[in-house]
Amino acid sequence: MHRHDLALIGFGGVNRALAEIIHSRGTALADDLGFELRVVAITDLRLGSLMQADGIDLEAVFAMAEGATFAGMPGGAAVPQNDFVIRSTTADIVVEATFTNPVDGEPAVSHVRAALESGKSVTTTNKGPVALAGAELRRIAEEHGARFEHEGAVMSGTPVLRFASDMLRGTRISGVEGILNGTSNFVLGRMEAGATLAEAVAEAQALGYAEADPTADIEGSDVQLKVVILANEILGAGITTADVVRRGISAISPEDIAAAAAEGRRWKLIGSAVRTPDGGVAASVEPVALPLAHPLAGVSGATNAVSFDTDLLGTVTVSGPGAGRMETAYALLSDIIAIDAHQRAGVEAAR
Ligand SMILES: NC(=O)c1ccc[n+]([C@@H]2O[C@H](COP(=O)([O-])OP(=O)(O)OC[C@H]3O[C@@H](n4cnc5c(N)ncnc54)[C@H](O)[C@@H]3O)[C@@H](O)[C@H]2O)c1
Ligand SMILES: N[C@@H](CCO)C(=O)O
Repeated sequence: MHRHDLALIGFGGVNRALAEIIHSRGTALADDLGFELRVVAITDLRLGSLMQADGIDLEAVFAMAEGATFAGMPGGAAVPQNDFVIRSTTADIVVEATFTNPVDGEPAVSHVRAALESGKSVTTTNKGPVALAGAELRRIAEEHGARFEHEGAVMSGTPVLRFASDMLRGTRISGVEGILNGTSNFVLGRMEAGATLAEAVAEAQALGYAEADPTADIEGSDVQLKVVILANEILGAGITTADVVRRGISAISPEDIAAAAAEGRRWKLIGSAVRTPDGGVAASVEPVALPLAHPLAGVSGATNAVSFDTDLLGTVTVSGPGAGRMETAYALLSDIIAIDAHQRAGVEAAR
């Protein structure tokens, strides 16, 4: 059976969950997928770097004490030598899951670029590189015969990007609208139940939904990146974050929530991108008090939903987890499966 070796860049909630899936499912996962997975490198801001070409003992990594680093382990160092690891690792797939930087996407853009330039395929859940440098990175991937996969950049493990690109082929999509941030949706629900904004954000952080800086969730910049990704990849819009009008939920008070409830409405943070008659795309992120009968009004907790307006099918809605460590690790696994399928198709075609 063939194998893919992985380098994990960032070892927080999501990449740790991927390592747990690989470790706990072992041969059953390999039998299911038709290939084996092995982690040969890990780098993290807090842990340093670790490279073991014969496969890292994940149990030893999971057992590390709080505050410990990889220094002292064979192939380990106390500092995260990201660029060195990405370029010199024996891994064939680099898994980028460091913090999302909504301003310029760095250093993740550089991580992805370095991996692709050295002929390694990349899977990432990091929205920065996809929204802010997606076109460039796809071009580099193509030039180096590698793949750049990023299903988890929108709606975590719920397959919304591949759904639109693969399953809705042949129908014209004129607009995309939805609830695209798990944290803010969870927070609005908790505030409806009486929690303060700060309490609800702390709960979302503990559950692994929030960004390292949860301002991105609350003020809408996380959704802004996702709207750029949807607009560019599904509508072919070629827009940037500057083209997406943005308002978050921080100004919504308990009184606003009560007033909406009294009118049979519920606040939701809605991201949308819609084709305009002049051939452009209008995109926005803003809180909307939806009537309870609206299909998105019932989407609760960290669940997200996105509706595609199509000419042949009408409106098609996909709903599922929008955040969560394990849910997002599944997105990485689905990307690895896609990379493997693409490579196998290439081998078949070359025969
Ligand atoms: N958690 C979710 O529900 C979710 C869902 C979809 C997408 N994402 C995205 O996935 C990525 C990872 O999310 P997470 O929940 O694991 O975050 P996290 O904060 O738990 O982990 C990020 C890890 O990256 C490390 N890191 C940050 N900058 C680094 C650098 N320059 N070099 C090396 N390591 C670095 C941090 O030390 C941390 O351990 C983020 O970009 C996030 O936006 C997360
Ligand atoms: N912080 C994000 C993670 C998924 O991108 C959210 O809450 O939706």
